[in-house]
Amino acid sequence: MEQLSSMASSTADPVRIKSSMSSNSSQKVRIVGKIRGFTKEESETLDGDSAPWISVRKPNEDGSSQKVTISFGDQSTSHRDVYEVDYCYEQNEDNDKTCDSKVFDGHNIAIIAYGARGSGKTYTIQGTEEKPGLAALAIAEILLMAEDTENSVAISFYEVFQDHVYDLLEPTRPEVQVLEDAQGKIKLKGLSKASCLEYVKSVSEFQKLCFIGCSSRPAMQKIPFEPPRKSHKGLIIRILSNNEKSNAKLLGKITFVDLAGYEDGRRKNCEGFNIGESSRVNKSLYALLNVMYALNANHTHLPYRENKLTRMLQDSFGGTNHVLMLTCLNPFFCQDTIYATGLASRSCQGSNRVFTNSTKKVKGSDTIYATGLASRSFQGSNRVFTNSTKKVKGSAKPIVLSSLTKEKLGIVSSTVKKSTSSKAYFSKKNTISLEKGRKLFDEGNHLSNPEQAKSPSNIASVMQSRFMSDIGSAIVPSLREEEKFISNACLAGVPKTEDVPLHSESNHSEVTANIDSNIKALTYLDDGDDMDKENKSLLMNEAGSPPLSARLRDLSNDLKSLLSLTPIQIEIPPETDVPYSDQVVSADIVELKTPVKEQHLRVKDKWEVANCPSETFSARSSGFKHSLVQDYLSFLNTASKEELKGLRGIGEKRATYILELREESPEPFKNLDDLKDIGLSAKQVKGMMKKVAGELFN
Ligand SMILES: Nc1ncnc2c1ncn2[C@@H]1O[C@H](COP(=O)(O)OP(=O)(O)OP(=O)(O)O)[C@@H](O)[C@H]1O
Repeated sequence: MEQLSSMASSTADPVRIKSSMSSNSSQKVRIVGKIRGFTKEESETLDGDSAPWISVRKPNEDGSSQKVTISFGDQSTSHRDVYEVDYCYEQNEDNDKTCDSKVFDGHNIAIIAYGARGSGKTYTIQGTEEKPGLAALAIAEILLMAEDTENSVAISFYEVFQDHVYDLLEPTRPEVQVLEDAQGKIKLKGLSKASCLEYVKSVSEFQKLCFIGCSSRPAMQKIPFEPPRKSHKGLIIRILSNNEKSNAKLLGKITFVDLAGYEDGRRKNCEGFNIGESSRVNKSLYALLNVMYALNANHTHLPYRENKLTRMLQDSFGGTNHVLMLTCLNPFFCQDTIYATGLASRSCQGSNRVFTNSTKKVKGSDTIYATGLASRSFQGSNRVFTNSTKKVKGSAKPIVLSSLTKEKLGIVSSTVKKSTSSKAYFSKKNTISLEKGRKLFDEGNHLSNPEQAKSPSNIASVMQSRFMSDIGSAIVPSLREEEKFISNACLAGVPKTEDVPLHSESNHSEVTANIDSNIKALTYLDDGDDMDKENKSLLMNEAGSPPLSARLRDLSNDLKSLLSLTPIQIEIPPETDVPYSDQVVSADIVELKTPVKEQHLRVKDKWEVANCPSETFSARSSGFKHSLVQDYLSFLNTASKEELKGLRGIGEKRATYILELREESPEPFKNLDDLKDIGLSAKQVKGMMKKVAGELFN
């Protein structure tokens, strides 16, 4: 086992993160990594000498770094991406050592398992019969406590599939309505609550009820087997307790969420997965991460409304509630794990990080998507990148239309449509209540009342003492700072609990920040593809991609200038044994004999080594063709919907679909074959290119 755990080793290597945020006591969402253990089969086939794929660097004892960092790939490579998280569990740390739960007096907690497919999310939340997951461990504790107290415990179990919510405790799986009452509280209409004492008398019954779909509930026994589908699953455990002192009813709630796996939609599509399903899942994951980011960055706007999942979890976020996001990591190379970690890390802390971006050099990984996605998600925070490659810049373009807004709001990816909606307002009242909520949480550290916390009649207190002493330290068992966090979190709820009314779920407020000015950046001209309009739109958005026609004109000019060149003007480098890639072009030589247009040519370029005009011409023409195709692809990867719609062969439907694909992957089109995803064959595109090129010479 020693050998196995070394596959995902902890290391104290110096990494390329230049500064890290100190732990923030007001942080609402903890982002914690968890490296999946090996399955039996994997253990058997493992090569003991394999280098670890995941490397975890713990905080320095000297206090110079307080964050945990995760990196992937060849650890001997000096350039690799590093992702900050609050903590990371090693592969050999099992569920019982991993995590706790805590129910506060009238406070909510959410434990969310997130990660790529097969990264161990279900194992972490649900577990197996032999190794119960976190939800089962929590229920075991709760059942024990419920025996001693008169508190009532109820569970609900739901599934979010394709933006619809279904009740999993009912055999007919009725749809649940996510509604908001006049006070802005979320109501899950139609979601059943099963009394734990009545239906769940043991952990195994609980597992059967929730995860296998049968139980002593007569109705549940009739549920036919359903194949698993790509959905999020949530378990809500509600605990209603009496506070003896105030005689108030306190409702605590733990929510466990087993998220659907994050995966790159475009790639999976190629492998026969349903892209629509993947796309919806990813959208909801982005929405969730955006909320977490906004919470940790103390944004006034918390974008719950973006997605059904975030709306459902709204009452577990914000105020004095706490969220633990367990980012599950595949122990073997998995590109989606890199993406997922990048996104989670971004949500970890809001701002002010300086990264050296060297993804390009991460060995053995397809870094393009990772860099793109990670850099895209880093945009919202005030991070400074060094060594930003062309790819990084390019990958940021798809969301450049709304990048100003996103930068402000720290958004991973969202539809432009949203941004055009609301006229901004900022409610002072809401701000105050938000601030009050935060203050309450911060002050909780000092106001704790141990007596009250130990009140035997209060299940929350019992939970607190039990969980805290047993598995309670588990959000981060081995890290002092984390223990402090948990204890602060628990105690934060104690002082004023007598005032907490039933259903005092949180003081979450949705405040819309003023984004009006930024929305202007999203405004595009109406249909029409004439150059003037395009160029105007380009001016409106300096960071945007140049209009295709402008690029085509440049290329056409290049080609025309080539036609006007005389053969003797082309400099042919002397023959040499040194490979082209190693040669350095001397600007001096080129300048003497080559026309200005040629100065930027690299030795590698075919036409420069051509030894006759016709070869030069054909080399240059194919270069032109290639360049045209690249521009076309880059246009598809970056243009606005209006621009896309105006492009030959695209139209409204394809434009919408392209935008959807771009939400999945920052650069969905890398070659003509990729256009199959939008129903265009390479032949069709080449035909279009021909027409475009032809028109230029008319
Ligand atoms: N800590 C662990 N030790 C041993 N095996 C594990 C561990 N975690 C997960 N596994 C195994 O790895 C496989 C994948 O785990 P799991 O189904 O939990 O992943 P997942 O992230 O939920 O996948 P999906 O996204 O497809 O739902 C399962 O066979 C599971 O039993």
